Amino acid sequence: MAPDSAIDASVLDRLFDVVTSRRDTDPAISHSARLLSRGTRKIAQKFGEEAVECLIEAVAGRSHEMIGESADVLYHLIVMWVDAGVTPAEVWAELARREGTSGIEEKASRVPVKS
Ligand SMILES: N=c1c2ncn([C@@H]3O[C@H](COP(=O)(O)OP(=O)(O)OP(=O)(O)O)[C@@H](O)[C@H]3O)c2ncn1[C@@H]1O[C@H](COP(=O)(O)O)[C@@H](O)[C@H]1O
Repeated sequence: MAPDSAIDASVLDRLFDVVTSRRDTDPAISHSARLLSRGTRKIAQKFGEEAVECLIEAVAGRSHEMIGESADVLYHLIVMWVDAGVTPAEVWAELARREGTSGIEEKASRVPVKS
């Protein structure tokens, strides 16, 4: 377990590095290696299952249970990033780009798609 000072969003960067390092690890000794060896569809399926488990807790109003489920969602999202070649820095940059723009404004500025 990391010391308190290291418990913040940077844990996601560290987790990404660990999962990336598991690409060449024996699937018998690493859950990440096992998932990565099973391919994109399985990885996406696991992410979807974890997301559904998380939303079930949200809808039921079980906020404490949502903590563990949220950690599962983030872990499986990171495995999906590693599989897809997406880096946390790219996602952080996209979030930073959106900072200060209201979602309502952004939606209103979209060019309507012709049907
Ligand atoms: N954060 C996690 C994490 N969250 C959940 N899990 C594992 O995800 C698995 C989910 O179990 P499920 O039964 O839902 O999934 P499954 O075994 O794939 O089963 P099927 O769907 O195939 O039937 C469990 O084995 C959990 O332990 C995680 N495994 C690893 N990590 C992190 O990843 C690091 C590297 O782990 P390894 O790759 O295992 O070395 C660890 O140090 C942790 O920091």
